[in-house]
Amino acid sequence: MQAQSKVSILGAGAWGTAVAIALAQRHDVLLWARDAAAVQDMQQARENTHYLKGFPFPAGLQVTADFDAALAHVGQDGLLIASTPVAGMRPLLARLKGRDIPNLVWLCKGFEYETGLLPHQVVREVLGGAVPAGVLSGPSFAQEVARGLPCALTVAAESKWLREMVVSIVHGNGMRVYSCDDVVGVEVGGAVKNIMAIATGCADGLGLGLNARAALITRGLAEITRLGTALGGQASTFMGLTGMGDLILTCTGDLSRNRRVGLGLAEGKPLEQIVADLGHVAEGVPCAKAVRDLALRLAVDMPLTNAVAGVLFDGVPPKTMVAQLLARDPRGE
Ligand SMILES: NC(=O)c1ccc[n+]([C@@H]2O[C@H](COP(=O)([O-])OP(=O)(O)OC[C@H]3O[C@@H](n4cnc5c(N)ncnc54)[C@H](O)[C@@H]3O)[C@@H](O)[C@H]2O)c1
Ligand SMILES: O=P(O)(O)OC[C@H](O)CO
Repeated sequence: MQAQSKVSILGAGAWGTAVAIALAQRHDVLLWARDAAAVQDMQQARENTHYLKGFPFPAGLQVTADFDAALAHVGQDGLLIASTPVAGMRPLLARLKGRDIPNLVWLCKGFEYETGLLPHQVVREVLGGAVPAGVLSGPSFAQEVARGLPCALTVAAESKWLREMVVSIVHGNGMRVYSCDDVVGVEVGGAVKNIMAIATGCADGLGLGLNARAALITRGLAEITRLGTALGGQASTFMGLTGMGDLILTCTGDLSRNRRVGLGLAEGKPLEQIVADLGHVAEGVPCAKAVRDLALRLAVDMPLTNAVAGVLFDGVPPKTMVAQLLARDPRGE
């Protein structure tokens, strides 16, 4: 029988809420949200009606708007999980700076829009390198995790102690947690698959067929691996859960917000309207801009990312984007 631990989850969007629901079956979980009115609503309704409607909170899950209480809850032995989008990491970390933090794991997938940094680089910039810190990622739709369906994730951290701690707390009840030390590889896979999901949604929305979908996913993986290895990630990581696994899920699963952005673009909807209709973050959008800039600086060839960024930011019609991709010169695989 697994020992019960104290876990605080910082950020009550769809994913933070789903992880809180899953972990609260076995642990004492406190979910923190910055919006006091949303917290009051969750406390009364015993569900997150805004971001994850229809999934009642188990008894082991409490909600708070008190940041100090969330930190005190984990003490020195519990686990602190940051579950904001990438854009929320820096402000969240600023609140953690100077505090006594025993450990930190984050769930976000992307590059920071303004700086092109990966989340672990933002963590290091704000908190320094002394806090045991790592990323938990992999193919995981919030709704399925909240329903208790099986999933497999990977925790990546330099600290073996932290990896083992995360596995000891999160692994179990249908949730398998693997571990590795390739933080860069895990973060790049999780970030860039969102761009490929926009591309695949676009292709599917245009009715380009299953052959085109398979081609996009495979060439997308090649592109992710090129960027990831240029940044110091290990090629084998991109064949694992946080690379190929999450790429397949997000490109093909209609629960994906990023895929739905692509489907909306293929319908000719304006990006602003698509994002507003989602009501959730679609990390592939800011990430496409950050990755296009980064790849240009590093001279890494990323035709699919460039094509997606062209549609998102330069007004290139999706059909023109496809024609441009198909017109590229042949090359060795
Ligand atoms: N939803 C999923 O299925 C899923 C699965 C795995 C990973 N992720 C990743 O997790 C991250 C969060 O996704 P989500 O689905 O929860 O997004 P969401 O759009 O459902 O919710 C975002 C939440 O973050 C909060 N937030 C934003 N900035 C904040 C800040 N500075 N401080 C505190 N809270 C802040 C918002 O108030 C909101 O509650 C993303 O990077 C996403 O890629 C999501
Ligand atoms: O809904 P998306 O596109 O943000 O994807 C959610 C998760 O990252 C899938 O693993």
